[in-house]
Amino acid sequence: MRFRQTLIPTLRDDPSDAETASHRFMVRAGLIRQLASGIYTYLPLGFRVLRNVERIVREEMEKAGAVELLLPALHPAELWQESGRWDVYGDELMRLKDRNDRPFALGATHEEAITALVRDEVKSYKKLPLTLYQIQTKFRDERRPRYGLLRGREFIMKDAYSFDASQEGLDRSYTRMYDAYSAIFRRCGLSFRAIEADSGAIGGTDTHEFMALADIGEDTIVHCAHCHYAANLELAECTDNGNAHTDKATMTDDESVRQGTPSASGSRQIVETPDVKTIAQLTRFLGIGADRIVKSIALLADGLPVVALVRGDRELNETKVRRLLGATTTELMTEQHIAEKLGSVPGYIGPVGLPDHVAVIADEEIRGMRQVTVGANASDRHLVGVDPERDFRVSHYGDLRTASPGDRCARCGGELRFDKGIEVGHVFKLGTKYSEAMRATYLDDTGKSRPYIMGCYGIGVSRLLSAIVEQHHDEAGIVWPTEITPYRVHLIVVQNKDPVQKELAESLYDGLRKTGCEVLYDDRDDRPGAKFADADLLGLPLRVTVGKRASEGIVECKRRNESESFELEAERLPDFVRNL
Ligand SMILES: O=C(C[C@@H]1CCCCN1)Cn1cnc2cc(Cl)c(F)cc2c1=O
Ligand SMILES: [Mg+2]
Repeated sequence: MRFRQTLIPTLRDDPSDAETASHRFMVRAGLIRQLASGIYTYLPLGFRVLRNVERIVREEMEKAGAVELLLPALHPAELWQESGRWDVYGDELMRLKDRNDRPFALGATHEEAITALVRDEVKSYKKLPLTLYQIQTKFRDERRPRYGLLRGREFIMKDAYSFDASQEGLDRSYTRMYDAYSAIFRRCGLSFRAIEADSGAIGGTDTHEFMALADIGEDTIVHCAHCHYAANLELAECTDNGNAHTDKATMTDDESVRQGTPSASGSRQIVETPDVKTIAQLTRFLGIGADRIVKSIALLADGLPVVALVRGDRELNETKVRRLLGATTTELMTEQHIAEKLGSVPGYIGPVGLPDHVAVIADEEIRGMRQVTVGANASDRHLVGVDPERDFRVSHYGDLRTASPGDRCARCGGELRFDKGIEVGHVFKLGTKYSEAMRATYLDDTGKSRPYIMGCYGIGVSRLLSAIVEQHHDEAGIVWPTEITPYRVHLIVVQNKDPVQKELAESLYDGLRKTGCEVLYDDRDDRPGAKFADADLLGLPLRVTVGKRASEGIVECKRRNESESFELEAERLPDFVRNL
């Protein structure tokens, strides 16, 4: 492809709204341009990379036995009403009316559409298992689109859906997709981890996220240095790290006297703590460690009042609260809720003396604690010398805290490591959640009608481009992995006006293309320096320069991921490139 013929509007300076390397370089290298917030054009170079990624996805989906189709992006509201999700998703689901004022949604995902199709077309167990997939534009009206293609409002997803007649069948479909994802991300040159994840509103049982390792990633990956345990921080398991507080052994009498609390078996007392609301203030005011305090967080779980307890130096994990209670949503109580439902005051909430209809749940670490300090459910007051089992009831104990550095692996006791990641894939075992909701059934071998057992599997294809650039760039620009680079060779002629250089460059361009090599030929009249800078920015694997030694039939070559260049006889180039 000749530079003059295509459209690669490179920029010398960083765009002001780009906060991450991939966003900066993808705009500067002329791969994407923003049409509106979270909505992007793929320019010719960006589109070639997109098609290369899609080619890899299709090849691996094919190997995994999945069949490609294309579902509509425009869904009648009735479909989403059938599954009950029309009202579950709020502003994020983009909705519109057609000319007859009938409500539609722009597809944010396609469980409903695919289940309706299979319900109509697949009636017998003989047609199962079946895994269908598409590569389709999705629409989600994100509150804060950011980082270019990383979080867009219109984006490209490969979404696959498997239909099985048994749990074992789903396990097989899931494993095949899981393995296909590993192959896809490996071929895209990504360093990634598959981690245990939370299935969120979509429901289902097992689910794994595929995380591309990147410091700007929004997710935190917890993984063990010794065993294979790896999970999203939102549900990574915690243990008591073998150092559970068994207070009888730790609190000496003189220590308890100093802290103004009665000795180990003392009764609780109210302490005036004027305007002491946070854990930090409380530790200073009482001169005690945060691990001697029990923090009470007031929540509404599916609208019901809950007070969750964690040690003062821990963070409550709301995903774990939802899982413990089997709740779909949790939200922090407002000051008004705290007054009305708990009869308490923000900053002074505690588990002692709460109304009976309030469920109190506690992290496992609370179980062994004694003589702790808690809010007194009254302004400017705390209770000291409180014993969990003696002074308040806990309806459920569970692993409710967020893992933190220094915690040990819940599986093997090894050291936990924390990394940031970009979610590029997510696979779910859905079970019958959608097929039951939409009465999508097949007749089994006894003639009995049963709901399909489903799985769903997503890859953020457009997001993948950004994740790859995040992992493959240097200070000068992008460094494309060979399987997805938009072109293989970046051919530069130093002096366009020099007939010898021009002639050799033209013949090389033709020669390379004849061997099927994809060449981007910079035949512009620009200064050599500008051409070299663009070559670094665009990141093609091999730069070939036709310059002053053209008269001797010699060209200069340089790999993008190497600093040294080397010389080569021009006629050997086609062979050399073939073996790149
Ligand atoms: O998309 C999934 C699950 C899987 C992921 C793999 C491919 C198939 N879907 C989860 N999810 C996320 N955000 C959403 C946003 C909106 Cl506005 C919506 F209406 C629905 C969803 C939604 O369902
Ligand atoms: Mg996810």
